[in-house]
Amino acid sequence: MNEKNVPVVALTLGDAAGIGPELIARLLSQPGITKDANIVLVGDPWLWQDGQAIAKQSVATQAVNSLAEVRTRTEYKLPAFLAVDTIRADQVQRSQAQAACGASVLQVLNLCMDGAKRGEVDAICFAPLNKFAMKQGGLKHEDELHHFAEYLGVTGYFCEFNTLGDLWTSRVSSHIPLKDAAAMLSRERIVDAARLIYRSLQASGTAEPRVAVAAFNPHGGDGGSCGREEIDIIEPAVKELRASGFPVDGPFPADTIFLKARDGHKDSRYQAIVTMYHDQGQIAIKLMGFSKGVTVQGGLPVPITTPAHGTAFDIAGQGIADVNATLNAFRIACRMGGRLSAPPQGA
Ligand SMILES: NC(=O)C1=CN([C@@H]2O[C@H](COP(=O)(O)OP(=O)(O)OC[C@H]3O[C@@H](n4cnc5c(N)ncnc54)[C@H](O)[C@@H]3O)[C@@H](O)[C@H]2O)C=CC1
Ligand SMILES: NCC(=O)COP(=O)(O)O
Repeated sequence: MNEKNVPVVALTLGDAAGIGPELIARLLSQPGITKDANIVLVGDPWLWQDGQAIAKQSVATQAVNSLAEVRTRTEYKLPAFLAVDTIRADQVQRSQAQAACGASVLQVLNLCMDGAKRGEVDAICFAPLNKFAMKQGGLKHEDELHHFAEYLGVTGYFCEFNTLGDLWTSRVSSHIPLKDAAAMLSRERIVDAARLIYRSLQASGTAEPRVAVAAFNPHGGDGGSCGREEIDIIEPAVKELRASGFPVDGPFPADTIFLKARDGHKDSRYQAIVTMYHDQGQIAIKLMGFSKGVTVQGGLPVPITTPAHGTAFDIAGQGIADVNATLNAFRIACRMGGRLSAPPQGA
């Protein structure tokens, strides 16, 4: 951070065929957007122009030649712009998953992470990427988070947090086929997912987060008659967490657990829910606030955030994409980048 304690936040345009570039143009047109961060946008100049044209916005930026230069700026009312050359306009067909777009996203994100490793970037906020395009373009992992973790040398537990205001969720399994989710459940992973979200919420400003753990089977397994994962795996994990002093309750049936977080009295409400698989949390969070949700890439040494929605190929290029989730993702990146010099690693 600079002398004013303002974090350097790197922004990226996301998948060139999706809504990312137009969202970033909208984001950077918000009044006061540079108040809490020394922003550097990293992207291909033609794509940035394209995003502004779709959003019908013209955003002034200050050209920089490297990420290192960003922190040395004494004035950061204008976002810095670091031009890269990762993809040509004639390689992109809007609203299609393409290898060139995926490879471009990987290249830009790697560059931002390199900056973070050198201490030049305090947080990264990326516009939506497309996992299928990235896999075609060279992503070796099931998702970008596994790539980030490997690239940044993470050895502890990591998982996505999906957040909606002060309610955060963590996951025991993520971007895998649903038929494999049961096999991913283990006492250790549940303990790690709970500890990680507890510590991350604390690090981002919630003093005493209360954590609820979801069951896996319908009605929490109905006493073992409808699946034994609760009895054999989840309850022992909750017991272990409580024995080590973590304020964790559960397992609670997954179809009502979010009501405890949404409707509970302010002193009894849960701020975090540990979910057992991707859609268990995402359906609830997206129903509660689709246009506000943020994904925080949990357990990394640099805060990385992104809107919870994706590339929205069905509306890309129309200039109608809602910017609020991107705005929230940016705000969380500013908050975490400003607060954490060394965010919680693993569990
Ligand atoms: N932040 C990120 O990088 C994320 C990336 N993804 C990726 O995006 C790709 C597409 O995923 P889908 O499941 O189709 O979800 P999606 O979020 O891209 O689209 C689902 C529906 O929501 C609408 N929608 C999404 N964002 C919107 C916005 N800002 N304003 C208005 N409407 C919006 C779309 O038009 C579509 O009808 C996948 O490859 C997925 O992995 C998914 C979630 C987050
Ligand atoms: N790219 C971030 C991302 O995909 C997170 O969203 P989700 O798939 O975890 O819902």
